[in-house]
Amino acid sequence: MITAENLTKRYGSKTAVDGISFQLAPGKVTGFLGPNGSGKSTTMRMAVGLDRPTAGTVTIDGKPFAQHKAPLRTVGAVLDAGATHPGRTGRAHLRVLAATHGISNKRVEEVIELTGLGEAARKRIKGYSLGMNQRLGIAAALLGDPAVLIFDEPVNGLDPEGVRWVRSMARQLAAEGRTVFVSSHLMSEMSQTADHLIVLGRGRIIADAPIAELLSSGEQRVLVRTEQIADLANALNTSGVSLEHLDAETLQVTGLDPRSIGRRALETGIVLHELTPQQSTLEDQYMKLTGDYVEYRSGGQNQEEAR
Ligand SMILES: Nc1ncnc2c1ncn2[C@@H]1O[C@H](COP(=O)(O)OP(=O)(O)OP(=O)(O)O)[C@@H](O)[C@H]1O
Repeated sequence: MITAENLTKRYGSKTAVDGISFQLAPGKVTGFLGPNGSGKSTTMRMAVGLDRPTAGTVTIDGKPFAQHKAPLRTVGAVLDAGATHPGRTGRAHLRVLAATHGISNKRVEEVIELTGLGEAARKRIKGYSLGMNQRLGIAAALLGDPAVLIFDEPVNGLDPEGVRWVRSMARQLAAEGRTVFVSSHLMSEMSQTADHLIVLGRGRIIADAPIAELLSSGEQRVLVRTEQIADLANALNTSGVSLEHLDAETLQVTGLDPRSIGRRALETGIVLHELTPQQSTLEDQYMKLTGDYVEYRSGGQNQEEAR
C-alpha cells in the first residue's frame, strides 16, 4: 500500500508536486499518467526516499521508505534502468544487491528465470540492450519479493516484444496481490496495463478513478447521416447540444442520446440513414483532462510516439 498525503516538492520557485493525496490499493495496477514534467518521477522518487518532500508525506505500508528495515523486501522500484555498474555481469549485479539484504543466490537465479534474462545474465551490463537493462532492473526490483512495485516509464524505448513483456509482468504481479504503480505519459499504454488511473497535470491530481469510470464519464457523441442535413440541424439545435458537420450528409451530435435524436427526426419527418453512438476513447478523455495542464508541447510528441 502506498499512501500520499498533501505531498509537495518544490525546487526553488518551481513546484514539481503540489499537495497531492492518494492511496494505492494492492492487487491492482495503478497507472500514473501525465504529460512530461507533470511530476510523476518526482512523486515516485519521494516514495522510495530518493527525494525529500518539501511538505506532506508518502508512506509504504504506513511508514516512510527510509524507516523500513529491509527496503528491498518492502518495495521494488525501477526508476532509472541505467543505474548499474557497467563492468559487472547481470548476475553479479543481482548477487551484490541480494547480499546487502541477506537474500540467497537461489533467489537471484529465480529472478533471472522470472524475467527471462537467461544467457544475458552471464554478460557484462555495458553490452545490454535497453530491453535487457529493463529486465535486469525488474529482476533487481523483484529480488526481495516485495509487496509493492514502482516502475517509472518502464516501456520507454522498448521494442513491441519488450513492451508486451513489461505489460504482462505488471499484470501478473498485481494478480499475485501486489501493489503495482506504473508511470507513463501515454494513455494508450496505460489503457492496456492499468486497472486504475491517477492523472497528474502540473503537479496536481486531475483524475483518480478506475479506467472503466473514466471511459463512461465521457460525453457521448452520435454520428447521424441524412440527406436532409439542414432540417436535422434545425431540429436538433437546442441548448446543451452541439453539432459538427462532418460532410454534406453527416452530423456529429454531442449532448443528445441516439433515442432522442431518432424521435426528433421522426417528429419532423426526417429520414435518417445512420444513427451511431461513438464510444469516447480514453485518449479523448486524457486529452480533455490534460489539455490545460501540458507544461510544454513538442510537435505532438507528448502523445502517440512510435514504438
Ligand atoms: N532536480 C530538479 N531540480 C529542478 N527541477 C526539477 C528537478 N527534478 C524535476 N524538476 C522539475 O519538476 C517538474 C516535474 O518533473 P518530473 O520529472 O517529476 O515530471 P514527470 O512527470 O516525471 O515528467 P517526465 O515524463 O518528463 O519524466 C518538471 O518541471 C521538472 O523540470
